[in-house]
Amino acid sequence: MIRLNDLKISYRIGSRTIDAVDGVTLTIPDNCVVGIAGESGSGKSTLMKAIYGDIQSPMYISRGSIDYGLKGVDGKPVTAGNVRKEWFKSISYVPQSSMNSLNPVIKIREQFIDFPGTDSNKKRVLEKARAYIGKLGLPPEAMDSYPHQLSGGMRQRMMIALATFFQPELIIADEPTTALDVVVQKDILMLLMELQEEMGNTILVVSHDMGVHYQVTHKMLIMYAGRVVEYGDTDSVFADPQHPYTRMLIDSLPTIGDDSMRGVLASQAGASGDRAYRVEPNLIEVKPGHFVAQSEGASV
Ligand SMILES: Nc1ncnc2c1ncn2[C@@H]1O[C@H](COP(=O)(O)OP(=O)(O)OP(=O)(O)O)[C@@H](O)[C@H]1O
Repeated sequence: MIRLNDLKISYRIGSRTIDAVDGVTLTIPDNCVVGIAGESGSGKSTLMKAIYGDIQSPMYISRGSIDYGLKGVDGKPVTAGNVRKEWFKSISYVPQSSMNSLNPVIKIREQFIDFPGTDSNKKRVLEKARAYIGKLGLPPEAMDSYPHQLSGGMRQRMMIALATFFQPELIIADEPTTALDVVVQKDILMLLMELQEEMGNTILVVSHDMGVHYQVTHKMLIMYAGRVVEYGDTDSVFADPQHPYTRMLIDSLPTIGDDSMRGVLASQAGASGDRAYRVEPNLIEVKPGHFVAQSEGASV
């Protein structure tokens, strides 16, 4: 179980400070797929990076803390201080574009053994990795390729293979399929979800696509202007959205037989239309496990 305690994450640009995430407090249970949606710039990626422990200037945690509730490979608790040592082993990240994460100048197989602790058993790790990528629908020879020799879909599949190979307890996927065509997108998401079911771990998945959230997530976290406006079981959030911004996201989903494709722009770009909300950081539990922030809606 991961607990975020009044987390505030900022960027310092010269004398200016941007509070990208402001006062997020929530608990993420184990063995669960949590979808994160929200308009562009609402702080989703910043929050994901902070949880992953990828905190680099100008970004910093200005308040609050993260309790990972995880044990590292050495059996010691994972903390904000040592989380980087746990990358790939206990916590991993599937980025939007695998091209930025797979090292372009080394062959894929080297990327599977480029971890502390695999020095002594490289051969065995490679054998296992070859078998593993096969299970994920990749040919064994892909291991001997450079990233640019694989198609975009194969690279993203490879990234998922790398991110799941050590069976981490937490996987963060930040818009893992946006760069891919629709059919490959679906395959990749299904793969991620099958692996989650098998491993029983937790996946946090950022997506602008509410249809994806509806299909694959157990819980939904809706962000707006650096704050969480709604958090709860996906069924409950979709059946009974409490916050006007959540309602707008859900209403913008095209329904079958709806020719007008109402608000597709909003569902895909996360645009908030002509409304702006002032959101309080505290969440109120409106139903068991379904939380909403108090906020005032105002026309821009
Ligand atoms: N490196 C950076 N330096 C300065 N400000 C940043 C940086 N990265 C993000 N921000 C700011 O932090 C805020 C949140 O950005 P973030 O990328 O987390 O939003 P997001 O919800 O993931 O957006 P998107 O859906 O467009 O990816 C925005 O105001 C953004 O401009």
